[in-house]
Amino acid sequence: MAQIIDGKAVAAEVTEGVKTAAEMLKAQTGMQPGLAVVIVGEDPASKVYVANKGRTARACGFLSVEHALPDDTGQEALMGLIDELNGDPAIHGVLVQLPLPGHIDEGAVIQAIAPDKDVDGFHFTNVGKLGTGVTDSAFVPCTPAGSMLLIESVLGKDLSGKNAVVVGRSNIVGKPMFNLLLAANATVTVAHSRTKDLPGLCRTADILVAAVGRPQMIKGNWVKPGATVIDVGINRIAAPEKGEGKTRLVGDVDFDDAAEAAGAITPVPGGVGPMTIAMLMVNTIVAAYRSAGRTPPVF
Ligand SMILES: Nc1nc2c(c(=O)[nH]1)N[C@@H](CN(C=O)c1ccc(C(=O)N[C@@H](CCC(=O)O)C(=O)O)cc1)CN2
Repeated sequence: MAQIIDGKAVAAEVTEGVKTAAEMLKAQTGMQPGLAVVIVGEDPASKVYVANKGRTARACGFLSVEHALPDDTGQEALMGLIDELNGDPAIHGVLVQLPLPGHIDEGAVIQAIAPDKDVDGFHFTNVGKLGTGVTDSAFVPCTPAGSMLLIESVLGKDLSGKNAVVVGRSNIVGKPMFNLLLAANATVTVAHSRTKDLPGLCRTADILVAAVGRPQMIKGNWVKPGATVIDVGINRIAAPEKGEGKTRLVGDVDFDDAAEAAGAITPVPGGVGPMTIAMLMVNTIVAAYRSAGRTPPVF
């Protein structure tokens, strides 16, 4: 049976480190890190994630500001708010919760965030830095950064000689994951819906990262014996066994089946998800240190 990678525990350690770093910054400069989160509309999952971000930010000692805008907010109003936050000296990190309502140009909104406050790491400047290996001044997207810490907790920092397969090519997870694994010296393949013989390719992976958004797609016989499996998927499915109309969360990996073959595996919930919020705290404290002209601690 595989080692279950406890994302909740690693995330708690990381946030504890962020809290200490925030106390140090305050003692040295009087500065309090500030995080602003903008949410547009009423998506229930997004509301939960935003509330968790605010709660964790406050627990780290940050100033936490939430802007909840109605579903019919226009592009201009949203851009105006981002402009304000970009210029606010009390705010070091700005994040717009995704997805945005369909009438808003998501790409334009992301590019409007000042790169040095882009704690999601989605701005072209940060994407370009990560892609060209300028990782010391880039903000790395939170979910891939958290996934890397979980991989490191099992395999260490140097992945030389390891084959990694990332299933999914999104800008938020698949592509940054590719860059991070490559920077750690893994040999990386990115698979997607048009990949031939996906099960066969997955079986070559010492590190298998699933980020496709398809519940329990990756089966045990797709997993190389002993592999490290990182499940980024968060899918809500019907759970009639819990009662009529009930649901439960599952990943993109068929956990029970894959755990038979894997050496180590993340659960859903309790794996990558909690790391996303912990790494947001890391990016925000780093932004605050940089704005104070101080060298941020390494997490
Ligand atoms: N601007 C952004 N929007 C979105 C991001 C992001 O990184 N930046 N990622 C996701 C949502 N997300 C954070 O925003 C997120 C998703 C899941 C979790 C999490 O802790 N999941 C738990 C389960 C939670 C539950 O019970 O529903 C887990 O996996 O254990 C945290 C953050 C999309 N949008």
